[in-house]
Amino acid sequence: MRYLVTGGQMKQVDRYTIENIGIPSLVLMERAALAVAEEVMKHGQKTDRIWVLCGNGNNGADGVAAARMLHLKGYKVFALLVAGKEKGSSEYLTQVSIAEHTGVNLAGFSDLIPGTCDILIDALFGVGLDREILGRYREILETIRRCQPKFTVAVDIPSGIHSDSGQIMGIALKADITVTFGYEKLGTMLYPGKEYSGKVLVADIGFPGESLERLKTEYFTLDPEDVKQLPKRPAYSNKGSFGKVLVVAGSKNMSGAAYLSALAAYRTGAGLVKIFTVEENRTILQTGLPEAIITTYEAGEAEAGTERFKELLVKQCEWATAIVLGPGLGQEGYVRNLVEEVLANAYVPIVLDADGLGTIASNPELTSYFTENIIVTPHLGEMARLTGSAVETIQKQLITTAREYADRFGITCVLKDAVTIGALKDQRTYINGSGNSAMAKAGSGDVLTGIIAGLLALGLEESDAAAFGVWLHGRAGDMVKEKQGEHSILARELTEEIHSIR
Ligand SMILES: NC(=O)C1=CN([C@@H]2O[C@H](COP(=O)(O)OP(=O)(O)OC[C@H]3O[C@@H](n4cnc5c(N)ncnc54)[C@H](OP(=O)(O)O)[C@@H]3O)[C@@H](O)[C@H]2O)[C@@H](O)CC1
Ligand SMILES: Nc1ncnc2c1ncn2[C@@H]1O[C@H](COP(=O)(O)OP(=O)(O)O)[C@@H](O)[C@H]1O
Ligand SMILES: [K+]
Repeated sequence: MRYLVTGGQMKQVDRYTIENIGIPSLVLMERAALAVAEEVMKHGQKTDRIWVLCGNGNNGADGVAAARMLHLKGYKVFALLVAGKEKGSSEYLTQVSIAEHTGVNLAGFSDLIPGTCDILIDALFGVGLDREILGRYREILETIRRCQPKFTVAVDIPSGIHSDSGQIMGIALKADITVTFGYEKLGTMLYPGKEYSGKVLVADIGFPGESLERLKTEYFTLDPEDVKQLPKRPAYSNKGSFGKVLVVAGSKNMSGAAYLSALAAYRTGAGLVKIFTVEENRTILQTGLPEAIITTYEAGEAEAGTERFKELLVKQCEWATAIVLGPGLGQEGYVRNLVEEVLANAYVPIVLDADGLGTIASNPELTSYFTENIIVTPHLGEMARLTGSAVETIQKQLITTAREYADRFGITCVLKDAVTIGALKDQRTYINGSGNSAMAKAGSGDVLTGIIAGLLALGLEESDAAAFGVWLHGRAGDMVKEKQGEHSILARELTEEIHSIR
């Protein structure tokens, strides 16, 4: 697990380290600049023309210090000081003075003769960017972009990307590599900032752990080594030891969603998976996934809410360790009854997705059944219907949208997008870094429901099952993409990689 921070939290870490621990600001800065200079040296030659674009805050100060280090190593560096000294930070003034004493080639922006830039070090704005970039600074960034640097290294975060939201503040510079300090910022994990950041390298510049721990930051991501935390399969066990997943999914002409969810639950490790679906799907599901138990109902009896239907449904809910509710249910009249009965009668965790969420959006009174063991997994369109906000608005504020929805009902909300957010019921917020656009294909969300339910069945509690489930799903997508390229993946193939991850 790796903590992520907002720009504001990073400033608190800086301040605590400097003021309470006593590591001088310039010492931290020296290590930051060295990390940048080393990265540039890995990618550049001494003959390359290196430009360093420096603002007059501490991000610019990092840039001036990196320019000095490269200059002293014999690189052809040219530091562009685009802001006046008057409002410069004290560290910036110190770095400029050191650079002057060491003979670094410094110039104002008006002295720039547009020409070839082999490597650009972007140190205009870091986590201190707090408003739209307008006027002169916008022109400067446009001029730099026109010079088309061959390789760009961003200092801490690409200039123009907001460190909390990843949004472009009017204009931003794209980087090939971002060398960020201490902890990764939310802004480089979230689109469009993620795309602008290129490869993100986190440089340890000496912040002691307690400088972050005391903030109790709630943002985190998972990396491949975290897979060790998933439960092992004890030798002295039987299929009952690994939980029972009930998949309430599928309708006439839509059996695939139930199949994918059930298959994913098995592949994740559940001991038993039962599909509760309409009678029409019995044969196809039994043939496609003979390992699953199939129990069926008639749409008519569900619609009428007969005693037999209720009894049957209650029995299924009592049997289950975890439930998937919604994939491929469609929008027929009976679906509302079905969703309500499951929500009312299940006392185990429920992964609520797709048409289950559509039913909630059309019948908001059903949210009265929401309890802390509900995990909702909407994509942006479903979230728009649940909240009444526009997709474009949600996309710009994924974290707050997911967080608000989760907190409103005390549930876990997995908001699915190219970067999926898990607003967990324990107040932590998971930002997913795995996955790729090959997964933007029908059925891939159904697989996610099965993975999360599989983890719940193995005994993970809702918050961990949601975060690890999203990560595993994306990781499986990355592995399939490696083998098959990005266009041809089928949703079911995601399930085939789960074994190689664990
Ligand atoms: N010891 C430390 O603290 C360490 C800090 N480190 C480094 O410090 C960075 C943070 O430095 P920072 O806080 O000085 O902010 P920074 O990103 O340079 O920006 C502030 C400047 O930008 C300006 N400005 C903002 N928005 C603007 C806009 N839209 N349009 C125009 N101007 C705008 C703002 O102007 P003002 O608001 O004052 O008018 C001010 O001049 C951090 O990312 C990391 O690189 C590392 O070395 C590790 C140790
Ligand atoms: N560009 C992308 N990068 C990473 N993951 C993606 C991308 N596009 C879609 N996904 C993932 O694929 C899944 C799609 O789910 P969903 O929209 O519910 O599909 P369906 O309803 O067809 O099963 C989500 O988990 C989403 O996060
Ligand atoms: K920068």
